Amino acid sequence: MKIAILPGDGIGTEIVAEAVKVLKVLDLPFEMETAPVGGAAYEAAGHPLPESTLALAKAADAVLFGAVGDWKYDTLERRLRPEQAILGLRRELGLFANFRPAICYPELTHASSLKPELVAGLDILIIRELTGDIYFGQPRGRRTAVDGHFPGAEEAFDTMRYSRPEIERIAHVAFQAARKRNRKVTSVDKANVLETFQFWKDVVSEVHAQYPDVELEHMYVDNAAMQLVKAPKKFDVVVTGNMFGDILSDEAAMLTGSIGMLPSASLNAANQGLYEPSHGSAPDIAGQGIANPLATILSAAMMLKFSLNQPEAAARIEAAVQSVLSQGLRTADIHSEGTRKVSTREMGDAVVAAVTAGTTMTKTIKG
Ligand SMILES: NC(=O)c1ccc[n+]([C@@H]2O[C@H](COP(=O)([O-])OP(=O)(O)OC[C@H]3O[C@@H](n4cnc5c(N)ncnc54)[C@H](O)[C@@H]3O)[C@@H](O)[C@H]2O)c1
Ligand SMILES: CC(C)[C@H](C(=O)O)[C@@H](O)C(=O)O
Ligand SMILES: [Mg+2]
Repeated sequence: MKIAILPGDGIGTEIVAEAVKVLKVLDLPFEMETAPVGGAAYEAAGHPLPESTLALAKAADAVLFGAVGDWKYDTLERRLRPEQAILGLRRELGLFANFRPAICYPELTHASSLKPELVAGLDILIIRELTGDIYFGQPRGRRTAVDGHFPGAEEAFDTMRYSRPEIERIAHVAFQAARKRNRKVTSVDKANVLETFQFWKDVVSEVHAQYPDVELEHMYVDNAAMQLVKAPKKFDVVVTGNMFGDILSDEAAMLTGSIGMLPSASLNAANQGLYEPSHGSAPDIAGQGIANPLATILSAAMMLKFSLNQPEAAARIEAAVQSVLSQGLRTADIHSEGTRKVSTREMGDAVVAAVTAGTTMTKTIKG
């Protein structure tokens, strides 16, 4: 088995180094090969997703990805910006199903942005469609407006679109995940305004007919954003489009204590996957050794479970994360009085030690 390791930019290199350390200590029969991506690849090879990196990702059984981006690339033409690398990987590998589990560990209820009682026991799964929507819809560009409020003015446009098969397959993923959890799916849309999301709602309802044992509710995205901070435990599986999923998952991250706690898995139809934390390259803290590596380490656990058929190894990592938290170790983003502030590397070392020692699992990512 082969894992492509793509650290990327900013804190990407720091957090992936810790996840690689954890993977190595498991002593499993896979090899890891590292390649540049994002701004690092642009600097080295003139393109954020060089052909050799893409070829490695395609040939690998799974990809472990850090993060890409830096403000210094904002003036580059769009196709050369670091973010195009992750969008290109998602498109080229057909990674349409993005799982972003938001779990509030018992030790972190006080680190959450919400009151502890609202998040104690929180365990929701956001399933974000990842290869469609306004992110990938064509046409897009700039032109002279022929109508609207300012005809003749320069304007920019993107296209929001979803086809029936795209909605059907992500709906199946959501209902099947719900069956492994609490049998409830909330489909988030903006059907009151957008044709694309009226269609989304209709198709999700049709697919639901095949899952009578799963409860389906529809919710507008603005209300969903509110309910997430009002009563997040009412959700089980949330399924939504690419852009709404991007926004809602960052919001959900803060219920768990920090975006540094939110892992993700992006899968294609063949169960090949790319695993990455849900956050970005955090240029504001890059190079300081203070980033939280746990989202990346938990993403590596998801990789072992979903793509590499190593559920026991995944459980060992999840248990180790729980263990370091109960030991009171915290990176700066989740630190509070009475806990011990540690660096990125110290946190990685502690997870390695806990994996080696072996601990009992109490919390696992389901679905
Ligand atoms: N998949 C990806 O590679 C990905 C995802 C999101 C953003 N980005 C890119 O990252 C760059 C920065 O974007 P941004 O600042 O909007 O989002 P970001 O997620 O990088 O950072 C947002 C905030 O969260 C903090 N943060 C993020 N990860 C953290 C961690 N592991 N530990 C502690 N704190 C953490 C940062 O310090 C920052 O204050 C941009 O170029 C953006 O396009 C890339
Ligand atoms: C970097 C960017 C393209 C990406 C997205 O918008 O999907 C990021 O925000 C994410 O959540 O993975
Ligand atoms: Mg995002």
